Amino acid sequence: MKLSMAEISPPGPQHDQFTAWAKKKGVKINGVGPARISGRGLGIIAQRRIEAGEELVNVPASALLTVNSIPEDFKTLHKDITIHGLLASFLAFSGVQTSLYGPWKATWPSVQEFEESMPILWPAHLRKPLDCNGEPTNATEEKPAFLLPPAIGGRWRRILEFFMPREDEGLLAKQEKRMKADWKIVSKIFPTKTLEEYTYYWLVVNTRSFYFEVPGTTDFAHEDRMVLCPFVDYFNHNDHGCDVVFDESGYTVISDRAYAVGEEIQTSYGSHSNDFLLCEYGFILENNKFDYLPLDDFFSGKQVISPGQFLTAKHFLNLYAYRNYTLNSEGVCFRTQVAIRRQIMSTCHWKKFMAGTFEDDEKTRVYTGIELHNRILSRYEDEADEALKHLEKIGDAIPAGVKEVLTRRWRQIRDLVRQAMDIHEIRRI
Ligand SMILES: C[S@@+](CC[C@H](N)C(=O)[O-])C[C@H]1O[C@@H](n2cnc3c(N)ncnc32)[C@H](O)[C@@H]1O
Repeated sequence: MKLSMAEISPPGPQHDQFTAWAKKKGVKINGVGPARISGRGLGIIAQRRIEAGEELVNVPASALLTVNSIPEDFKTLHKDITIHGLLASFLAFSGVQTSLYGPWKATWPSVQEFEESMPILWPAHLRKPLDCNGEPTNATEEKPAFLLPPAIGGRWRRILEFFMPREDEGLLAKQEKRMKADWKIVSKIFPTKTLEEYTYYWLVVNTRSFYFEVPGTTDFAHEDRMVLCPFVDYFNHNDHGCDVVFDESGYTVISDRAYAVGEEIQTSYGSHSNDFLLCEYGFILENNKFDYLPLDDFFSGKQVISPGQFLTAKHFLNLYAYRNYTLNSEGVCFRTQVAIRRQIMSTCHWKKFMAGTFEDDEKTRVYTGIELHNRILSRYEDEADEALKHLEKIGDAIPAGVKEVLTRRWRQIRDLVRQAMDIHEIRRI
């Protein structure tokens, strides 16, 4: 990504010290270096012209912080904990052992940076229905809005009465549950320590770790096979970017294309939606080819399409058929189209539609549009409109940075919904 001079500044002396420390540990750095990049904290820029296919950074296994780097006596204190929870505990509370990582720790974000960017640390009242002054109020009234997007907060405003609220299934609740489970174990081992101290390191691991599958991690859940990787953790995310490869010998970042001097070089943390990025990493992308909105809440309660109905078609021969309805820049997914048509087509035509052997006739097209609009899209649009209206009026009841990112996200949500209306030709119904 091309950056202007105004967007880049030198990283600061602690980053020079860390780079020297990393090199001593065997990290090989080739033509790239850290820089402060406006709006993205630190990032990696090209210090010379980079060609496609170059090895930019190589971190030997000996320099990684893995579950295997943690001393056995410390590890055995933490029975049944996740790798995530153990790494965080080690960094937070193992005392002298972590001084080994001092130069690296000095490069990580401040508590304040996490407070501004990570929804888990945002003011608690943001999770409640808010009136236009930003004060908690009654969700069943017409005016309140939820300012956290539904995928994150798990709450809806107007459709609350039609659909089961699934707060515990929002990304934020799931993240909190993971953290609390780890803290439950750690707080018994270190009873004088506070959750605040632990949370900082838990978030460091959450936002800076990589997937690592080697002996020692494979006993843990797939999503918990985490490793901290010095210097590679400077790379910011994009929906495309350099290849990051690992094997038992370590981690390597390889350029995906040529880069000019001063250009930011990014990797991809995965095919994540912007709601996921906001909740787990504290930022959203302007353009994200993987962005989507979950629509599952529209298919709970009274509108259930039973798994049995789906099991009649080959495409849906798995238990997950019941969930995972989505909307993205191409409109609502095929699963949603099938579910909506269940309400308006004969069983015979509906099965043919699922099998791809029935094209909508004019009547089906019109009724599908009406159903999509009334049941899903207009409600989603309305939710976004109300949230945006509240954000405009809310003044300083929430921090400026929080307001800014939530406004950007709700606008993206509204745009995605309106785009879906256009794609499905139902804007003017
Ligand atoms: C692995 S670290 C990358 C280095 C980090 N920017 C830093 O200052 O140390 C991941 C964090 O970087 C930030 N980040 C990564 N990609 C970003 C992007 N495209 N835009 C804004 N922030 C980004 C987020 O705060 C995220 O939690």
